[in-house]
Amino acid sequence: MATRGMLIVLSGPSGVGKGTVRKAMFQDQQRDFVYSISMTTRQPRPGEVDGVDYYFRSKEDFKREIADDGMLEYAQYVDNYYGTPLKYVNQTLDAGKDVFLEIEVNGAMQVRKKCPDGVFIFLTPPDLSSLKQRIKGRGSEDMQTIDKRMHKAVDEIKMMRQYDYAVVNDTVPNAVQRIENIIESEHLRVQRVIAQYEKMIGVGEK
Ligand SMILES: Nc1nc2c(ncn2[C@@H]2O[C@H](COP(=O)(O)OP(=O)(O)O)[C@@H](O)[C@H]2O)c(=O)[nH]1
Ligand SMILES: Nc1ncnc2c1ncn2[C@@H]1O[C@H](COP(=O)(O)OP(=O)(O)O)[C@@H](O)[C@H]1O
Repeated sequence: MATRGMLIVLSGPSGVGKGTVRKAMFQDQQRDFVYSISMTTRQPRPGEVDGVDYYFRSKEDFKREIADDGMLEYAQYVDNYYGTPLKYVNQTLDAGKDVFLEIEVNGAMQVRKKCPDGVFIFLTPPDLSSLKQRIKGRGSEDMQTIDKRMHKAVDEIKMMRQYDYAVVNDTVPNAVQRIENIIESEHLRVQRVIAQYEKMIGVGEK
C-alpha cells in the first residue's frame, strides 16, 4: 500500500485571488497533486461547467450529502453552500496522491480539525485597498454583495494565525511559485520522509 498522500489546503479571504491562483497552478502544468472539485449551490457563472469548475447542485441535494456524511467540510458562504465531497479526497489520499483544496476559511478550519497533518496555506492580499479592488473588479456581484464580501474578508484576515504558511498574492505567478516551494519543502519534512521509509521497510506490518 502507498504512503498516504498529503492534503494541501489553500484558503484566504474572499476576493484575494484563491480561485485565480488555483486555476493558474493547474492550467499550464501537469502536477503530481490533484484538485478536489467542490460542490456548490450557487448558479454557474458564464463559462463555468458542471463537474469541471464545481459540482452545481440544488440546496436539497447538498443537504442530503451533508446528512449522509458525504462532505469533508462545508460552509455557508454569502447565500450559498460550498463543500468538499469526502469520498474523492479519501480515495485519492489512500492511493498515495496529494490532494489540493481551495476553500474559504470556515471550511479550512473544519479540515484542520479532521486532518491535522495537512498543509494549511493562507493567501493574503498585498493590502486592503487592492483586496477591495479585486472584489469590485471581478464585477460579477452587485454592490450589496461586494460590501458583504469585504466585511467578511476583513474578519477572515484575522484567521491567518491558524495557518501554517502565509503567501502574499502580489502577482499570480509569484503566488504560484511560493505555493510550489511550500509543497516541495513539506515533502521533505522528516516526519513525512520517515513515514515513507517505515512503509518501505515494513515497520508496523506483520
Ligand atoms: N468551505 C468551502 N469553500 C469553498 C469551496 N469551494 C469554493 N469555496 C470558496 O467559496 C468562496 C466563493 O466561491 P465562488 O462563488 O466561486 O467565488 P470566488 O470568490 O470568485 O471564488 C471562495 O472563497 C471559495 O474559495 C468548498 O468546497 N468549501
Ligand atoms: N495577483 C493578482 N493581482 C491582481 N488581481 C488579481 C490577482 N489575483 C487575483 N486577482 C483578481 O482578483 C479578483 C478576485 O479573484 P478570485 O480568484 O475570484 O478570488 P477568490 O477566489 O479568493 O474569491 C479577480 O478579478 C482576479 O482576476
